[in-house]
Amino acid sequence: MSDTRPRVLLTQRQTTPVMQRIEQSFNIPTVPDQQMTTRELLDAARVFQPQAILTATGLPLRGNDVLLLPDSVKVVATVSVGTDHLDIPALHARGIVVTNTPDVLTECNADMAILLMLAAARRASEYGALMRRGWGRSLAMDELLGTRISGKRLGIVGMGRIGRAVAKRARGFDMQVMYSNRRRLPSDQEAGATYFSTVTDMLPHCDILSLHLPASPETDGMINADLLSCLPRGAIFINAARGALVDEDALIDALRSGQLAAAGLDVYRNEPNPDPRFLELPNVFLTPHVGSATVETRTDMGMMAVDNVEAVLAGRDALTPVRA
Ligand SMILES: O=C(O)C(=O)CO
Repeated sequence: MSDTRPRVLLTQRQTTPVMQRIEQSFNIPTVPDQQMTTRELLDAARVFQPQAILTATGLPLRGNDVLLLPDSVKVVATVSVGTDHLDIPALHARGIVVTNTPDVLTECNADMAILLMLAAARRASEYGALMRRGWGRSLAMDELLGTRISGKRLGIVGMGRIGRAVAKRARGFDMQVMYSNRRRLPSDQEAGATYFSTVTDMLPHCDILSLHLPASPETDGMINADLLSCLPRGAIFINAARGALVDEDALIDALRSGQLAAAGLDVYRNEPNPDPRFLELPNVFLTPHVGSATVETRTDMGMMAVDNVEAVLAGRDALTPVRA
């Protein structure tokens, strides 16, 4: 008997509970172990004629790719909050609903920013490397010292859901929180943080700078040499948002010159092959874009994507549509 369940193409595996739900509800082709490439996705879509595609960051679907999707596709659900890998206007122009997974990853992503902050400030890369080389002798009282983050001035660029969750955690460290954002937040959301209408005005006051805004043509490369030079010498730079926000040549120069004491990076311009110069810098703590990578959060994200697919294919409104 032919399988009449909706056809859904997965560009990669999801967590076990999400896979179980998908396998019960949908007709799916074999799921690859690694995330598909754009070419593989387009080939699989042509053959399978899915009504829905479940995808994620790291798999770009640009204008020309979108034109090659079969007419069967009604919804593209990305298991991510960021949508910069998708050409939203091109998808909408084809009548395809796009959904993402906001909110459910806020806490995890904020945890990641704090992890990067502590790791960068407390020289986790260097300590880890020393342990692996062989510790061998006691460190001198003034050797390999990090920076205390408690009580320091934290500048947050982008005070959306994730920025506010970072601010909440930072208050637990008695940090003095500042933020720059398109608009000032109401005082209950601001929770004592100091507002700056421009990033440039905020930078001279920051011991630590953390980015929490989406990638877009307007924010591309916004953290450049000029802005980095506005930070106090020896500041710490954190990016758990998007690599495209940063001019990486300028970041590397600032880390080499001591303008920045350290950086904690989860995201890069060229993923999954970041600029190799980062690997040579001892004062950078690097992780492979894992801000949402916990069992709980990845399951919540996958379930939300499936809820969206089910809603759209049943003719209902998507729960979390991405608007133009
Ligand atoms: O959901 C996203 O956009 C992410 O980058 C997850 O870390």
